[in-house]
Amino acid sequence: MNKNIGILGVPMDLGQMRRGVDMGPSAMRYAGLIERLENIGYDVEDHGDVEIPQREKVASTETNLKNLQGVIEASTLLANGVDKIIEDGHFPLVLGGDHSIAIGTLAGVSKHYKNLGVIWYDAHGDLNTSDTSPSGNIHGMPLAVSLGIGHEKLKDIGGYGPKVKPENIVIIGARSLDEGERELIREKGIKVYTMHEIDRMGMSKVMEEAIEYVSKDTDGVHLSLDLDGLDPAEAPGVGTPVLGGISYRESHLAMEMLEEAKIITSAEFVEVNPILDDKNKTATCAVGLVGSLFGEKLI
Ligand SMILES: NC(=[NH2+])NCCC[C@H](N)C(=O)O
Ligand SMILES: [Mn+2]
Ligand SMILES: [Mn+2]
Repeated sequence: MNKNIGILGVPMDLGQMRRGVDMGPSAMRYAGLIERLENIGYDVEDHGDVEIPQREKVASTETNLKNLQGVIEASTLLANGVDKIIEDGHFPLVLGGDHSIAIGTLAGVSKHYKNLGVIWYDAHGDLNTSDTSPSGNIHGMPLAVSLGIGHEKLKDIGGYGPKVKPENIVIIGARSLDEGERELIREKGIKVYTMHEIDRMGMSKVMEEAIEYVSKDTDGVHLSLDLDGLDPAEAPGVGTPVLGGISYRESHLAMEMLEEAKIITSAEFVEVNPILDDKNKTATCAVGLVGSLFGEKLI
């Protein structure tokens, strides 16, 4: 793995309606993220936080996409920030913030890869469009947007699109999909390991297959890890929890296998909401997973 890490916080909460997820980056820093990476031997540069427009100032009823203008502005800044970190030759590690930030992260990352792979570790597909979304919340749309499906202005962030191809995506941990998302998965043939496959095959086999799938013919792999992919008993501080999730242990194994495979070239950890959390448990869990992803070993 790249020995230099550039951290970028994204205190974004405009992609959904619950307050508090904007404090996710602070909570992960407070849980010891930087020290942890330095102890493993990385050179870490914290670039601070991307500026997010104030919710009250970007409220609009122009479309059914909530806070659209604010998400566009923040995603554009984020894309530029990520782009610069990669240009400097560093590994971009992005801290959320709600999952709508993946629109900006992928806009910054994908510019540097002809054929980017994406691992979407999540209870949800985040494959809605303004037509299929039950909520109008943009955090339920970033994967569709990155495929070039969705609002014109979101798709074009960074000045190009689509950012990823359907055959380069693997979703892990899915257990809550809307009807439109199911259709899109079928239509595009997107690879999904639901909780059923994780139970049946075990995480080890799932990751073995997922790694092989996503690294075939790709020139980089982005990990987008939504903490709600984990079980709410272990990661309670998320805005849209879904019962029956991936365990903390299984998630560690998944991160360790990604580290061993040496395929990950960028990552983001999203949806940590300290207001909904129990003594910073979810941020601590996220930081533990970052440790494993970057090769932390017991002995
Ligand atoms: N990133 C997330 N937590 N997404 C949750 C999305 C929930 C639901 N599918 C929606 O579109 O509103
Ligand atoms: Mn989710
Ligand atoms: Mn998500």
